[in-house]
Amino acid sequence: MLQARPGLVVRGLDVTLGGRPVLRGVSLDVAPGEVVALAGLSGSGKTTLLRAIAGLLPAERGDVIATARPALVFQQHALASRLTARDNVLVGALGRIGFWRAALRLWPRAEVAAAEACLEQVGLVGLGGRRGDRLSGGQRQRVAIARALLQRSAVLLADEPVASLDPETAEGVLALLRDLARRERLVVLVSLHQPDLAARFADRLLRLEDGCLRTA
Ligand SMILES: Nc1ncnc2c1ncn2[C@@H]1O[C@H](COP(=O)(O)OP(=O)(O)OP(=O)(O)O)[C@@H](O)[C@H]1O
Repeated sequence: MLQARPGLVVRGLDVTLGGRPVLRGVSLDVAPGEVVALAGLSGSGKTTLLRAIAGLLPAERGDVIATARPALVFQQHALASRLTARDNVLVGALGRIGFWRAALRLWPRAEVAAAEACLEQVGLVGLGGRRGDRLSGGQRQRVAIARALLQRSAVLLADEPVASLDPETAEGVLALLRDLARRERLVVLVSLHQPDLAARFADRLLRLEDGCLRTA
């Protein structure tokens, strides 16, 4: 039996999709305040690993122990284009206020204030009222991070959060994730295609090869 300890611990994770093993015996540890980058060729299993850690995919075998239910920043932001940045962030509070109140946008005042605070944390003061489809790619990515922050999880997973961004904006988003990890003592596990960015912004780099994890 694994003991709960601060941060994120994954042991011997096997995931099979469509009858094919996609992750094989993956084990890793991420400490609070640490940023770990996950690299690997397309199809090596990065998204599958993040989704399995987040509990969105069942594992055949293995354990995931985290100090909190992980919040996942999805690939391609997954924002609602017709909702404002603020309402997109408020989706992060769904677990606390329930689906129907959220669907009717009956957000408690405290949650609206918290959403504004999260927007401020990601450098989007004053943009809360702007619709998702009127934000730039970098701004949308920041909204997606703010939404994950509003979940108030100590474990933040991000799936290629800078894939569609220009180099300068990508650096800004990764610097933000690193600062949040340090300031809030968050566990941050982020999949990245760019080794240069991983080397600059992550404390450690792990590489997935064919569903198996190697220390890069
Ligand atoms: N629902 C599914 N059913 C069957 N196979 C799947 C499913 N989802 C993903 N796969 C397969 O699992 C493998 C890993 O996919 P995954 O999306 O985790 O890779 P990735 O490393 O994130 O790739 P990319 O860098 O292109 O996003 C791939 O071979 C993919 O085809």
